[in-house]
Amino acid sequence: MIEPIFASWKHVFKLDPDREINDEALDAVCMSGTDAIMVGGSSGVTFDNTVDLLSRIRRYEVPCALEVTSEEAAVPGFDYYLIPMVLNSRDPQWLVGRQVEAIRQFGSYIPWENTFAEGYIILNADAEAARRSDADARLDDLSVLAYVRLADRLMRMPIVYLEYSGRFGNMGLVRRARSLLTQGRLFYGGGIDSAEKAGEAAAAADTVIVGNIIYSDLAAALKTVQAVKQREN
Ligand SMILES: CC(C)=CCC/C(C)=C/CC/C(C)=C/CC/C(C)=C/CC/C(C)=C/CC/C(C)=C/CC/C(C)=C/COP(=O)(O)OP(=O)(O)O
Ligand SMILES: O=P(O)(O)OC[C@@H](O)CO
Ligand SMILES: [Mg+2]
Repeated sequence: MIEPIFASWKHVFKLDPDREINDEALDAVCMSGTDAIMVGGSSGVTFDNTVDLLSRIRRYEVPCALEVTSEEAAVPGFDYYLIPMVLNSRDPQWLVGRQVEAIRQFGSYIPWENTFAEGYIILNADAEAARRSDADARLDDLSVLAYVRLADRLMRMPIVYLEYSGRFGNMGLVRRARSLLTQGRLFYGGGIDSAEKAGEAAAAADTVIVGNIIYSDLAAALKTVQAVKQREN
């Protein structure tokens, strides 16, 4: 089997179409040396604000993936499509329900060879994504690791995403999760706001996602790229 391109991604910036970013900041993000830009957000993502952001990112060579969080915002023209499936949601609509509706709707327009499932395990109960998807985020470590094995061993998911959006997570747990994976790649995101935290996360996960800090401290966000790339894990 050919390895998917994201197997080489160590650092990814996540840009939210619902938030403002000026041209200078976008230039810095796209030219930072990050491996990819992921476009997505848990609320306020529309067709128009997604097209707008994509067209601005397309001035650069950096690969660009859409994390599809609503059917209305499934915009053509991205390099990759990542489909969140919230494994620890209490409501099956966020595990498979909305995805089935979207597959019915888009049918043969879905570029399957560039479309991948993300097995989300949301671990910050205060995150907007946890509220929206009704995630059971207060899991003990053994349960988290059981979800990781479920995603990797039973479901053969290509991406297992430990999501702490807005809060820096437990790197010991992230490291243990990664050590269990046999075929999937461990994505970690949440609360990375310095080179130091980026380095710690890079030592624990396969791929590190940096989001909110782009909007509050761009200089700190940019420093995370080198911190991740320097780290051998
Ligand atoms: C040609 C063409 C039209 C191409 C597109 C075809 C295509 C690939 C269609 C998509 C098919 C498909 C199966 C789509 C699924 C649609 C869908 C509704 C999926 C459900 C997504 C989901 C589970 C959402 C719940 C919320 C969640 C888990 C979001 C994940 C992302 C996330 C955590 C973002 C962080 O958000 P942020 O706003 O930054 O949060 P903070 O406030 O905490 O910072
Ligand atoms: O925004 P932050 O907290 O950096 O989290 C990144 C990403 O995992 C959000 O989906
Ligand atoms: Mg965010």
